[in-house]
Amino acid sequence: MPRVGQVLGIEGTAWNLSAAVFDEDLVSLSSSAYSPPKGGIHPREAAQHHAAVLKDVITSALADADEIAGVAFSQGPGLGPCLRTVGTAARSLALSLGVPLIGVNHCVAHIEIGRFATGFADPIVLYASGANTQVLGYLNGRYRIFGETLDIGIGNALDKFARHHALPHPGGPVVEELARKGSYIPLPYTVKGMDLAFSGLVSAAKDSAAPLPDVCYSLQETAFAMCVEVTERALAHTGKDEAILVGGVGVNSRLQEMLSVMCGERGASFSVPERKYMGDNGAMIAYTGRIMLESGQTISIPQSRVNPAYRSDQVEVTWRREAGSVFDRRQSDEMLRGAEAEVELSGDGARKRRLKKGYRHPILDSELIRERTRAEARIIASARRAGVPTPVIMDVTRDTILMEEIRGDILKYVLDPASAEEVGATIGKLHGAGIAHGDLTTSNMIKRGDQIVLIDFGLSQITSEIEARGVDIHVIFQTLESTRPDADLLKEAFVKGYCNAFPGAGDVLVREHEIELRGRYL
Ligand SMILES: C[C@@H](O)[C@H](NC(=O)OP(=O)(O)OC[C@H]1O[C@@H](n2cnc3c(N)ncnc32)[C@H](O)[C@@H]1O)C(=O)O
Ligand SMILES: [Fe+2]
Repeated sequence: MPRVGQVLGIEGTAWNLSAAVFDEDLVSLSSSAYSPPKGGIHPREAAQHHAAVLKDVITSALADADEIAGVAFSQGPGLGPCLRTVGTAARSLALSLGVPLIGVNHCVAHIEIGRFATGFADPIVLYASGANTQVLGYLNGRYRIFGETLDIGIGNALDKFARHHALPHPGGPVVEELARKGSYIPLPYTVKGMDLAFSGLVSAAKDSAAPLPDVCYSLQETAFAMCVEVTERALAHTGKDEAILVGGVGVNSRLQEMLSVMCGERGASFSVPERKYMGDNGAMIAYTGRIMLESGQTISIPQSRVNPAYRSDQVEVTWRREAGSVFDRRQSDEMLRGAEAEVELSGDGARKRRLKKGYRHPILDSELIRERTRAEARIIASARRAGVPTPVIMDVTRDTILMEEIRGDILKYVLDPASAEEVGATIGKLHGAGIAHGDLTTSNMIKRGDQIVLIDFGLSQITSEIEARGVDIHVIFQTLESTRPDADLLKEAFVKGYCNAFPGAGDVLVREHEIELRGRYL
């Protein structure tokens, strides 16, 4: 491949106006941070700051450069006024230098500089920043989002909490400092399947009457444990064995420690980029711009409009050609050790035990294990009462459910249209009873005679949300599509059974289609 030469990258999505030049390695990096006089970041004031320092920052980045072969800029996501200021500068620079323009997705740039700086080729990425919190992994030309925040980014959560206590912005580093002298108090922990939510946690932390260091400590313990849990699920789900941490919150040493313990416990490798590459910086834009330029990913002026809502999974990753490793759990029987629990088949039944996690505070760990074991046993029992075949629960202790061992064939080996229709009817009954399974693959179903028995309710929830049901259907469709040439026939049979058993089926199928278009679940 011909050498593309040096690329100038400009970042300015929010708090930092930063420019860098990248060749095979970093040539120069120059930044000017905007710090709000009081309160949080004000988009227009931040944009004015960026406009005021642009010339100096870029001049200083270009001082050590040779000939520039392309100009890259953060095209989104970010604050509208900030993005527009940087976009205008990048366009005029590219035109005056007579070189191509490269529109970089800011989130993808966090990931790419992370891969560059750690040398990890195909990691699961925890991207924890002000506005975003996502767990991603590469598959077939895109960074797939396995889980993400459903409300605010973790950095904004910390910043809001700090602002409530009149602490300076950004709040993340201040909370980290105060947390060093704190001890644990319980706060709400919210993981929904693979997704996270922080606003309930922040409200409870704000309202807490406990000493400030204790609240800071516990806010971190809770929020970070949520992120690490989803990261571990993504590792277990994909079979990838490397993880990295990127984004501004990633400099937090407690978060780094927790991820490192989690990876250690499951035999995965963990690495964090140097600090200068973690928070928003021009180097990540210059580096990503350069590999995009290498693969011919440039844009014309009309295509260069900024996009404040640009998602990481919208980007076609043309610079990575490989398929990306995803361990096909459907082809393997080794999944008995999942992210959360271990299942042992002893003569007297199946014993599912939730494992202690060294990364979480012992009180939180023990509370989650107890609560989830209880909830799972309860959901299995209520599914059974609704006429859904599930294992009989024989005993429940603090961390273990002893249940009937289902003897039959794992559905993936014996699936035909008749059993697909029966699966539809079974899931229809489950959804009708207000339960979403959360992990509906054909490995989690056993065919016993004419019955389909559902197992592994570890991610299930009692819910009347259409979304959770739609995800269930989507997961089963995806399983069929990726493993069966006769997927269409099987889906049709499934839908027939599902519609016969569940009056709300129509709405759920419409939602499933929307979810498919979003392309975010495997
Ligand atoms: C779209 C873009 O503008 C945005 N960028 C962004 O949020 O800036 P970033 O530099 O990646 O992260 C800033 C966040 O990082 C937090 N932060 C910085 N140092 C921290 C620390 N030691 N502990 C916890 N959080 C920290 C700050 O409080 C702030 O919320 C994003 O990537 O979402
Ligand atoms: Fe960022």
